[in-house]
Amino acid sequence: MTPEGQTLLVEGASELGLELDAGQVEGFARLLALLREASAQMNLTALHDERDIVLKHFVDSLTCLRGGWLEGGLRVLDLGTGAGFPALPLALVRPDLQLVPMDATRKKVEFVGRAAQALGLENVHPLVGRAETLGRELGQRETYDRVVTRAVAALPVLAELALPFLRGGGLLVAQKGPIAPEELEAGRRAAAEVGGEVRGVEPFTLPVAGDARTLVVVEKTSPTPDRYPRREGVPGRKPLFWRAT
Ligand SMILES: C[S@@+](CC[C@H](N)C(=O)[O-])C[C@H]1O[C@@H](n2cnc3c(N)ncnc32)[C@H](O)[C@@H]1O
Repeated sequence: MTPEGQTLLVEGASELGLELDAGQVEGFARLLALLREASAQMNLTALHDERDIVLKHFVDSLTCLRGGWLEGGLRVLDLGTGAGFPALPLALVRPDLQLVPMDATRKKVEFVGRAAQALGLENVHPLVGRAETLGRELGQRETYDRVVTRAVAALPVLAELALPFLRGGGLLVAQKGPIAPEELEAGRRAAAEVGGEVRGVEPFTLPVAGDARTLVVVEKTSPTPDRYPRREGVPGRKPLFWRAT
C-alpha cells in the first residue's frame, strides 16, 4: 500500500473512532495485495484502484462498528460476504469477534479463507452456502449474536434471509446506501413477519469520501416461523411486502 493509501486508511478509521496500530495497517496492506493478486485471476471485486479499495471496501466495512451494536465477544455471521466484506476488516480490528463470512459462491469463500490464513486471523471461519438453506440447519439457525451484511439485497429480503440465523435478542446490522421510505416500510413489515423489529435507522456519510450510507439495525424479538426462509431464490424473487428489483 502506498503512503497515501495508508494515510487514507488511518484517517478514515480515525473518523470512526478507531486508532489503527502498525500491525493492523500492515494487515490491511497485505489484504490489499492479496485482493489485487486474486482479482487478476478471477472476478472478485469491481474496485481495483487503491483509493477505492481503501475507502469503499476497508473503511466502509468498518462503518458497521458505528453505534456500538457489535460490542462484546460475539459470534457474527457476514451474510453474502463476497471477497470478505465486511468480515475481513472487522476481523483485523476486532480480534474479540468470532466471524463467519458466508457466501453462495465457493471461489469467493475460498479466497476469504486463504486471505484469513495469510493474515493469521484465527477468528475467521468461512462458510459456503445459500442463506435459504443454511438458515434451516441445526448449528446455524438461531445461533448467531449478530448478522452483518453489506450490499446484498433490499431490506425485506435481508430480513427473511438473516433473521432465522439470530438467537433471541440478536441483531441484524445491515449496511445500506441511502434507503427509500418504501423499502424501509416493507423492511419493517417483513421483519415483523419473520420475528424482528427495526431498532435503528442511522444515516451517515462515508469518512473522507462523503458518500451517503445507512445502517439499519433489526432486533430478533421472537422465533422465526418454520416456513421462513422460503426455498432458494424465492426471497429475492418474491420479497415479502416488496416488489422484486
Ligand atoms: C454485491 S455482493 C457484496 C459482497 C460483499 N458483502 C461486499 O460488500 O463487497 C453480494 C454477495 O452476496 C451473495 N449472496 C446473495 N444472495 C445470497 C444468498 N441467498 N446466500 C448466500 N450468499 C448470497 C452473492 O454471492 C455475492 O457474493
